[in-house]
Amino acid sequence: MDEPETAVAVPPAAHTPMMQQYLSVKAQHPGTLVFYRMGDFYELFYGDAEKAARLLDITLTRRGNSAGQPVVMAGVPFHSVENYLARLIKLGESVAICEQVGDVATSKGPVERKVVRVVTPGTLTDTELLADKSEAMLLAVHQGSRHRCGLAWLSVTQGALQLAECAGDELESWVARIAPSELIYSADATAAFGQRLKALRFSSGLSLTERPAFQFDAGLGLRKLLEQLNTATLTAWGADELVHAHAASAALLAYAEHTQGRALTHVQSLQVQRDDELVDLPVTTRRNLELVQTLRGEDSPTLFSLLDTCMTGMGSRLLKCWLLEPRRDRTQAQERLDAVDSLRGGTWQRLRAELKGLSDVERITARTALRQVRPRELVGLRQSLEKARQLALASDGSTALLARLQADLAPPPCDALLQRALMEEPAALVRDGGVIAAGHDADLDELRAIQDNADGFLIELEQRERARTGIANLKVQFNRVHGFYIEVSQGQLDKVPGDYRRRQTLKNAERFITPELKTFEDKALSAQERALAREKFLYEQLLDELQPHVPALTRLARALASLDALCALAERSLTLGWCRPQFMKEPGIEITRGRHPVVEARLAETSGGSFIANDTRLGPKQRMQVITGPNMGGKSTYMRQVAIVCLLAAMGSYVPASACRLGPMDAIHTRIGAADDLANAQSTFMLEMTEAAQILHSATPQSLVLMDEIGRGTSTFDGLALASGIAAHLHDKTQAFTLFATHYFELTEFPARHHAAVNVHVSATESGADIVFLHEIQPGPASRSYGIQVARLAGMPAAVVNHARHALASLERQQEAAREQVDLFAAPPEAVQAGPSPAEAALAALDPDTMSPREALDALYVLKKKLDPK
Ligand SMILES: Nc1ncnc2c1ncn2[C@@H]1O[C@H](COP(=O)(O)OP(=O)(O)OP(=O)(O)O)[C@@H](O)[C@H]1O
Repeated sequence: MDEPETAVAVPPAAHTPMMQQYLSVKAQHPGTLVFYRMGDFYELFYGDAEKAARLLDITLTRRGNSAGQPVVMAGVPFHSVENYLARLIKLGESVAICEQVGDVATSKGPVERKVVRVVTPGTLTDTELLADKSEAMLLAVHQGSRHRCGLAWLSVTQGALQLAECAGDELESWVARIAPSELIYSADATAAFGQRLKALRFSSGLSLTERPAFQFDAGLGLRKLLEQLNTATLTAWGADELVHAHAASAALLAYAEHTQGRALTHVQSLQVQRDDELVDLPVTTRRNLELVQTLRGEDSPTLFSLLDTCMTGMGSRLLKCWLLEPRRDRTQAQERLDAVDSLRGGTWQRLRAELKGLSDVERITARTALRQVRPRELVGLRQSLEKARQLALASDGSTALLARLQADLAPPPCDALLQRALMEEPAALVRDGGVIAAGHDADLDELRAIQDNADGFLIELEQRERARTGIANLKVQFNRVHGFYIEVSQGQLDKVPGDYRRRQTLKNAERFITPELKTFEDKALSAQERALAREKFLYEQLLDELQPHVPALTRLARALASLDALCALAERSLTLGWCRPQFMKEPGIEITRGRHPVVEARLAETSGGSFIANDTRLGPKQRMQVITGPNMGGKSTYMRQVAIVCLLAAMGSYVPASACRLGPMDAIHTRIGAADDLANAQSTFMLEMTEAAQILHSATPQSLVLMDEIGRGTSTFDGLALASGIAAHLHDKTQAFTLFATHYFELTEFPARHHAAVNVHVSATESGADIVFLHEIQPGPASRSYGIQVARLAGMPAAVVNHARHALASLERQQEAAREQVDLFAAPPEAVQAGPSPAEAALAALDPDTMSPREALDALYVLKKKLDPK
């Protein structure tokens, strides 16, 4: 997209009429590859052709001449266009599809063509181009005044518009959470802002599209929003004041409409997201907890892959959204938990049986609104409506949420229409015909009857002509090129009557046409053409009739997806033996026999033994655990499992524990060892400190913080000193619930000086020279470190292990001898001198003018004593 396009440096008038048409289309779509329809191909020209040839590995040719130069072109066959589109979109390109819309037969000059839609990474609607389980999000960002940013985003196939405003420096974390496929921004954004967006593209692979500045207009945005939602004010959504977001919406909607080539009538819901409404899950947390991607970037095994047993793509997409956007307020989670509770009673199995095989009603509905829906998708929709009816009967509505879903499951009355209008198994595309059912339209039935009767007529004609001419092997046939004909073999040509007209000569036969056959041909062929045109018309009419049902279908889709996600949660909770979490008002995390669900599943799969459950108790009096123990002991697993339990509860899921009570939570922060971020040229240590600093700035007493081996990336003293400083800050200032795993033994002294911190350790025992991990969290610090035993387990050569043992022994002796009592946790001097010292206070109280020399001397002694009481 950033590449300059090859300009065609000749006056347009010098081009052939067709190239003039092409160039005028191209001029309206700079930065976009134009697929220009010519017969059975989409052709690309000039710079576009060169780029496509490179990206798609297709042949570049030069054909004909326009404006005195050969036309450089490359083409892809129309029937496999999806495949090429998918590849280009993956590479972040956008494509304008320019179709022939005029009548080939009647047009003088090149047939009229029009861009019918623009396919871009963030506005995909084609089922073939979209992953089942993820959305393509389009995000518009407006750089507002006073370091504010306006955000508006939307998945075209979902039809839900979302708005937010954030501080300028929070933009990156918002973008990471929204995870758009494409981001649009204004052409007049500052250079620095542009750079930040480019950095985002680099780190998350989103595609960036610059749009004209005038489209980011707040007034226009507000008007468009009101129009879209068909309302007079945005007060109900609390979105009246969000002017920067209004500006972003203007650009967002204009761009989405531009790509779809029409208004987005199905976008009728709005949601305003405020950063204090969701449990904050920074990018690092999502990565470290392996929520939707493993640390290696794979889709499984992750928490989501374990959780997602949904029967439909819609269900999976919604479940992912629940997982990544849990709310701080627990009402929603509580409702979901009530629903899961009720479904666990047994209904989940019946409901899932109905959900199985359901079409993607959400996407089909959006494509219906955009008039892009295919006949087979509508047949899928019809079947799904029937299933929805069954689902409504099977679901019990026993909780508030289930009752709401049950009401939304009632399908809109369009299934009779679909049933009547469409064939049971229609052709894939309307243009091929064979889509509209018999009996739906009298005109179409009549035109089809002409075609159907053709077979009978041809047999009858063949018999008649054989009798008339006495040619026993005479055949009446049809082919696409020559139409209808009568074929007579060479040996019989002398019997051919005078009214036969020659059509074609073959090696062994001649083909003829008669006036009667010609009349029939005209009628049959025109009937076929007219039938096709009629089917197209009827299909468009069907789409018109479906439009009023779009809002109800959207609600239905949402209800189906919710039910699917809830059933998956119910199934998981039963299969994996999870419990219902309780929410409490007081701050705290109380988990009894908690497990890490993904590690547990992996152990079960590989028969690597059973998972050892562990308890966690954190509350106002005990906010921090300092966790020690050998490598491989299970520290990281334990810390992550606590975060995962909290997150699952916040989304409204049962949790892997035998009991669980949780207080309010506003964020989960994690700082866990990561690989060097080479792409951003940051060293491991720099990254570690940056992440830690961010946590110290943003965590609150209601946050959960996981710190895994902080300070490891630098020299022992630096690292230890930093680790102790960070621990003290988290304990004294931030007061967040903190799990602090460390290899620095010195830090086990921390709890002695900090009332809300305790030592715990993962247990291990020695069996001969080997170490056995027990994976149990026990009170108190680890008694010793087992680094050398772990190295031995890892297959380190015996000589190295022996060497290390000796070196360790002498290091320990040395340290004992030279151990100087360093007070790691002593508060820094500034903190001590928060007010005047006693000596200073006494000095300030003296009035030298009123004192005798004797009194002055006494005062001096008192002052001296205050400075040094001994
Ligand atoms: N509670 C548990 N029950 C059973 N196995 C466990 C448990 N916890 C951890 N393990 C096993 O031990 C392995 C190592 O755990 P983990 O990575 O948490 O150790 P660690 O103490 O953080 O190690 P290091 O200090 O080297 O990072 C896990 O991959 C898992 O197979």
